[in-house]
Amino acid sequence: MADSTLPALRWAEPPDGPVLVLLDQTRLPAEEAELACTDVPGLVAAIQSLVVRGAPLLGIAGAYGVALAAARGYDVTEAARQLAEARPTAVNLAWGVERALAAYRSAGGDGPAAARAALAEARALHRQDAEDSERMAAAGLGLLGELLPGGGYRLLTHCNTGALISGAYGTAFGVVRAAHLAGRLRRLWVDETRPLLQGARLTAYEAARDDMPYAVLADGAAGSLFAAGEVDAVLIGADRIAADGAVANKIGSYPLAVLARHHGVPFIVVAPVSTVDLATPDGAAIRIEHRPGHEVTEVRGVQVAPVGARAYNPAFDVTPPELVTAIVTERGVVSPVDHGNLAEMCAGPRGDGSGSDDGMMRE
Ligand SMILES: CSC[C@H](O)[C@@H](O)C(=O)COP(=O)(O)O
Repeated sequence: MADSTLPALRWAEPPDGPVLVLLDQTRLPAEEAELACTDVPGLVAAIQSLVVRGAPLLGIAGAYGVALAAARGYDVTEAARQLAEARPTAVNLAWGVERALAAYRSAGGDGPAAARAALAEARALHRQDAEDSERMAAAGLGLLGELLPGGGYRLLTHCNTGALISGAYGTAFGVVRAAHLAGRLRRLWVDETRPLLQGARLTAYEAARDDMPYAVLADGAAGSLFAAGEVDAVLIGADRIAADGAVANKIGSYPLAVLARHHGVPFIVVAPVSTVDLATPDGAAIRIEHRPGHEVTEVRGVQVAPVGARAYNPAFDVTPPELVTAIVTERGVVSPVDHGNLAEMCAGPRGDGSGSDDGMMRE
């Protein structure tokens, strides 16, 4: 099997100054093209146009953005504000920006040493995400083994949560990959994920690279797939998890949770602890990004609705905690309806297994 890690972003230092090099996800799978960001406005635009995307990677990109601002002589506080506000829903973006800004400030808040501190923090977040993705994969695979004894899983996923959003293997897709490596994946169902087709373009691209038995379906086909008994579990990522366990994720996730509950299928969310936002009390308080209507009225730049058609284009929806079977993080598994466990998991030291023998918290 090909190595499924992809350099979704990398820091480079050519003679004319540091750059953050992004794999341009808007051009996949047709082209594996890179975009070099030499300035903060360019990186903000790349974040907003989804050249770089997905919650964990946005956190990493935000941290490198602060390092870029520092190295290139920007007003770092103002740059950090612009980066953190580039997209509102994925809490990891502001989190990554704040981590690098804090490192910059604690190294004096000015000059080369502070710039180096910001870069070191961005690199540390990048490495940590790679390690976290391995832990999530192991915890998620363990959970699947408990919920679905016997293997031969038919898993449904939505949007893209793999190497393209991670320092290594990703969140939900990392679990799918672990199941595949363990010989337990019978079928990966890939929701196309309208309007921007992160499933059909990006998850299918990653599944093909890993030689997985996958098939793409139109989002509206999911119901018939459940009705036919073809789905054993749904695995998705998250952009923000509120303190009450509500999960904001790519638009179309909530209908899958409703379907999963109706058909008695586990609905599993996989995300790092950095996606949990205890300062947001509940799902209603999560700010949902609304994107331009042309993303709905056009498909890959081709107008499909009547010219002048208006559109409704929220980028995310919120799944209430009672529809979520489990949240898998790098620290183990929690039930989203047990809010105490979620807060306790976030408060614990990294990778400590949060107190149980096998490193997994239980409902
Ligand atoms: C693992 S990244 C968060 C997600 O799970 C992913 O599904 C998602 O919603 C990403 O949204 P995007 O708009 O492509 O940045």
